[in-house]
Amino acid sequence: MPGKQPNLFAFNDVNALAPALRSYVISCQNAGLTRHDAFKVGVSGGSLPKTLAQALLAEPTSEEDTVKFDKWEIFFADERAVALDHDDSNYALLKTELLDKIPAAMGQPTVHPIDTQYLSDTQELADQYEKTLVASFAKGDSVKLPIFDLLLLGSGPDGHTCSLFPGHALLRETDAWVAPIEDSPKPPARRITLTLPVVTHSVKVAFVATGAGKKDIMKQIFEEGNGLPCALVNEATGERCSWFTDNAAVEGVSFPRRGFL
Ligand SMILES: O=C1O[C@H](COP(=O)(O)O)[C@@H](O)[C@H](O)[C@H]1O
Repeated sequence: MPGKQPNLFAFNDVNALAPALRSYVISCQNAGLTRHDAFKVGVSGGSLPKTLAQALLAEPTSEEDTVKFDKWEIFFADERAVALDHDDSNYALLKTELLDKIPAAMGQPTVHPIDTQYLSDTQELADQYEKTLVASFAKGDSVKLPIFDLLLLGSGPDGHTCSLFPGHALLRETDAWVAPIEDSPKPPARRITLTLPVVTHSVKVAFVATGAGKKDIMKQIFEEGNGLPCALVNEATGERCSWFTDNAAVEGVSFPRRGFL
């Protein structure tokens, strides 16, 4: 692995995990503000938005502990090719769990959903979303890949992350920033996703994985790797990668835990 190994943090439960996740996200936010006066973050769907909302909507404990949503640019690590109010939409999930609950006083983030006029053509949907990234990250001769300040990811029970699935040809994509997938093993089949080079180029990557249902795949990711997408991210990002887990998700996983300071 490059540099050191990923940071594996394990907490008693989600209530103990959430404040640590908050403090980690705020440190990434503040680093982004120092770098370019904005916080460019990519978020996943699945179980992540609920935990993220618990972390971010808590009362601040100090001046430093402030979420500055008006400086946030939120992108989607992956999205399903459905309308923005569809039950399968990652945007709809984030909106319900987090965006709709942000008090006006906390400022409002700039959110970049997919352009649903291209839903019938996932290649075009991906290309258009890549253009959204290009507009923010200024792709050009000197910018070969976007550099997110933080990607907040989940891990499926099969070891997928974003819409990058084990053994899928998409794992070998080297050119596109955003790619379509028409045969996702997890429904819905039609989606778009950030590609692996984009994910591993992020300044920081944080996974949130909780519950006993993740135990078996966590063992594989951390002990064997097996080319699983989450393991590929671990291997490529090393110490830039942090896992926020609960004890149930990492029971029996032989990998050193770090204390969260
Ligand atoms: O389909 C998806 O699943 C993954 C994992 O979801 P989880 O519920 O097991 O946390 C998610 O990260 C991704 O964004 C989503 O599209």
